[in-house]
This record gives sequence, C-alpha cells and structure tokens, in this order.
Amino acid sequence: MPTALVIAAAGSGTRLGAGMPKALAPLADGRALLAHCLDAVAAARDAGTSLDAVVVLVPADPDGGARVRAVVAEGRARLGAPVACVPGGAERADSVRSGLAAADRALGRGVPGPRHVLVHDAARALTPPAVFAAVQEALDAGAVAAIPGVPLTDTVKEVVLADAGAAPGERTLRLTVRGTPPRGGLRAVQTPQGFDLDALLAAHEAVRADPARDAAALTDDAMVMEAAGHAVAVVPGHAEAFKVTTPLDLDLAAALLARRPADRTPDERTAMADATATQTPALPVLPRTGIGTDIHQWAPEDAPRPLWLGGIHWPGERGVAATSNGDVAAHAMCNALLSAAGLGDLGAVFGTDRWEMKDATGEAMLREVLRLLAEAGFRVGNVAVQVIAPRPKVGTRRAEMEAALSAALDGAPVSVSAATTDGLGFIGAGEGLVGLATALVVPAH
Ligand SMILES: Nc1ccn([C@@H]2O[C@H](COP(=O)(O)OP(=O)(O)OP(=O)(O)O)[C@@H](O)[C@H]2O)c(=O)n1
Ligand SMILES: C[C@](O)(CO)[C@H](O)COP(=O)(O)O
Repeated sequence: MPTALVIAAAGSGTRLGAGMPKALAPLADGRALLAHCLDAVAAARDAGTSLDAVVVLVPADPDGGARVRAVVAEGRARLGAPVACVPGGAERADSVRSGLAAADRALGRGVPGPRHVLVHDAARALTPPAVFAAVQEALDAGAVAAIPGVPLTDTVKEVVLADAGAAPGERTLRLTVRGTPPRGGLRAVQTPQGFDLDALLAAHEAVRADPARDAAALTDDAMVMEAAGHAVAVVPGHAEAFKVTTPLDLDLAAALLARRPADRTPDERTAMADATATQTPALPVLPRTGIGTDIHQWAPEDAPRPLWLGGIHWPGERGVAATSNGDVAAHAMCNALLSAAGLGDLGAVFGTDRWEMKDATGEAMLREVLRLLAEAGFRVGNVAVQVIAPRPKVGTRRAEMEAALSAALDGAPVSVSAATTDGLGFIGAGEGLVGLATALVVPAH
C-alpha cells in the first residue's frame, strides 16, 4: 500500500521553554529532538514499516525553518524514501493539513487501491518500531484510522469552573468535579496515527470549512476522523512513545537514551548513564525473581464448567468456579511475572477497572502481562509453574501446556510440573486446586 509519513515538527515548544523550536531542542546526547525522531523512523523502516514518502513540517519562520531543514538534510539518507520539507501553520491541525497536501502530491493520485498516511509528532522522538508496526498492520487489515493508545495510570476527572461559594467580588474561580469517567474505558493516545489518506484529506477539509471548529481544539487527527463519522481503531501504544512536552520529559528521554543500545561507543554510553544518574532514578540492571499463586474452588457438580489449565482445554475434567476461565497455572504465572517486575499482581493490574480483560483467557492475560513488562523495560527469562491437585494428570499433557504457555509469552521458556498433597488439606479433600509459579525477568536493554 503506498504510504506517506507526515512528521509534525513545526511547533514552537512553549511548554518546553528551550528558547528554540522544540524540534531543535537537544536531548542528553546533544542531538536535536527531530534527529532522534528521524532515527526512530529509520529504525521502524528497518523493522519492516513501509514508507514511500516522508513530509516534515518545519517552522514557518525563516530562521527556525532553515535550522530544522538542516536537521532533516543531515538525517534524510537514513530514511530511504524521498523527503520533503513544508512550512507548518499556526496550530498543529493547520500544519498537518499542509503536510497531507504534500503527502497527496508525493504519493500521486490515481493509484489503484487505498493510500495510507502516518501522522507522527517529532515530539514523540523515541517511539519504538513496534508502535509504527501496530498502526500499519491495522491499516493493512482494513482500518480507515488506527491510533496507538495506552491505559491510564491516573484517575481522570471531568471538571467545571464554579464560582458558587466565592465571596462577593472574589475573583478566584474554583474548579469542581463534574464526574469521573471509568478509567478502564479510557486510553492516552499517541502517534504515529495512521489513516486512509483520502479519508483524512476529506475530513480535514470538512473541519476547515466549518466556521464553528477551532483549529486549536483539534489536538489530534483521530478527532478529525471522528468528526467525519469514521471508526478509529486503537492499537497498543508504548510508554516510550511519550511526548516531550515539558523539561521533565527531557530527563525521561535522557534515561531512555542512556540504556538504549544505539550506535554509540561504550564510553559514550557510560558517560551518558553517569550524567543521567544524577537526574533520574536508577534503572533496573539485575535479573529479578518473582513468586505467584492462584487458587480456585472446583465448580459444583450441579453447575459444571469446562476445565482450562495451562493454556489448554481438558475435555471430560471437572472445571473450576471462576468468572474468568479459571486457569490457575496461567494466573499464577501472571502473578509471578508481575511480582518479578515490581508491577503488583493480577488484582492490581486487571482488578475492577480493566473491564476489557473481564472473561479473558489465561493466555490473553499472559500476553497483556508480557506487554506491561515490556513497557516497564523487562523481558521474560523463564517461568516455572506447578499445579497442586490430584487431577487432572498433568504429566500426560505437560508438553502441550508448556507449548501453549510459552507461546503466550512470545516463546520464553516455561516448565510445568505437578504435585499432590497425599490426600491432605483442602486439595486432598477435593475442594480446589492451586497454581504456584516462580519467574525470572531481565532488563530488556
Ligand atoms: N503549529 C504546530 C504546532 C505543533 N506542531 C507539532 O505537533 C507536535 C505536538 O505538538 P506539541 O507537543 O504541542 O508541540 P508545540 O506546539 O511545539 O509545543 P507547545 O504547545 O508547548 O508550544 C510537535 O511535534 C510539534 O512540533 C506543528 O507541527 N505545528
Ligand atoms: C497528537 C497527540 O500527540 C496525541 O496525543 C497530542 O494530542 C498532541 O497534543 P499537543 O498539545 O499538540 O502536544
């Protein structure tokens, strides 16, 4: 599919306060934010994202524009696609509209089939290749719009200005809470945002022609598509796709750069890590172990349920009482992995507000835990899980369980074992069964 990338780099960076256009602001290694963004695009391309044209929106003022063009000139060879620089507008939406027109020209009209565009913020300079890939995959699968999103970690309030209670003449306006949207249904969205190019061109044109629309209120391009009535798919984003907006974000960027295996010498990396250590908390450097358990009651004889254990179905075996599929092996593994990464446990992660995970299979939970681990900078070393129950006979299907559980963890080694309790305790009495797991995780970089 012909695909253009539009990089919005025309902003002034008021909130960063660097005294220069944000695209030029140096990160910890002295290189401009936009240079890092171009590296991220090159890395995405190397990892399989296909790009046929790149448009970079540069500041409209001649001096800032020339300096940003110079950064593009230095990085263009790494992109492996024709690159055009176009002056941006007053608001991000104005800039993007100019970029889309340039993308339209660059890809050419009359090509059979859809043309795609990825709209990316230069300010999300450290976005990992996986985010580009997820957006492009969704477009290739037929989505007209696809955006990366991450679950929220803060509770969000809708607030209103209220001066009730203010003394006469008091000028202070107070904010009061109007409501609290359920957090499980919210996502913080990132870029690149991917679209059918012709649909996005038409949607931007429609909002531009609407005098009631304020360009400053159009904070992303998905909104423009939503206004035109298009469905917008959400794919997994990544914590490292954060937007450099305030000076604190530069500290986070410095910490990330110090741990990335970029094309720097070991001495350069050590120097950066030393410089960063004074500003940011130490990053994990050692393997970490974790422990997890899960216990379920057997389902009552008069309300039978299927048994899922170790990622596989056990026909003919009595299932467990649970709202999920009750896979104690997978759940114990999730707990052990979260414990190893210091991310809490299943209750904390999937508790009451991750409604999209309700009724999830054990494998889906493991995949989500793996994603959370990656976000926190860890990959899985290995997991050992033991089922404590007189039945089913785990040994007969151990290899199948190990294969299913390992597949859910992208191939990380999983070993499965089993034990009984010699008839003792609640397990021996046939009340329920236990999953017990240990996990080792290691820093991803
Ligand atoms: N008129 C604008 C405004 C923003 N952007 C780009 O849109 C992205 C997201 O905007 P933001 O982070 O808000 O950047 P600034 O507008 O530069 O920052 P501020 O709002 O603090 O001034 C940035 O990569 C920015 O360069 C743009 O191309 N044109
Ligand atoms: C497009 C965006 O990055 C999605 O989160 C965001 O809306 C840009 O907002 P900004 O205020 O222009 O930084």
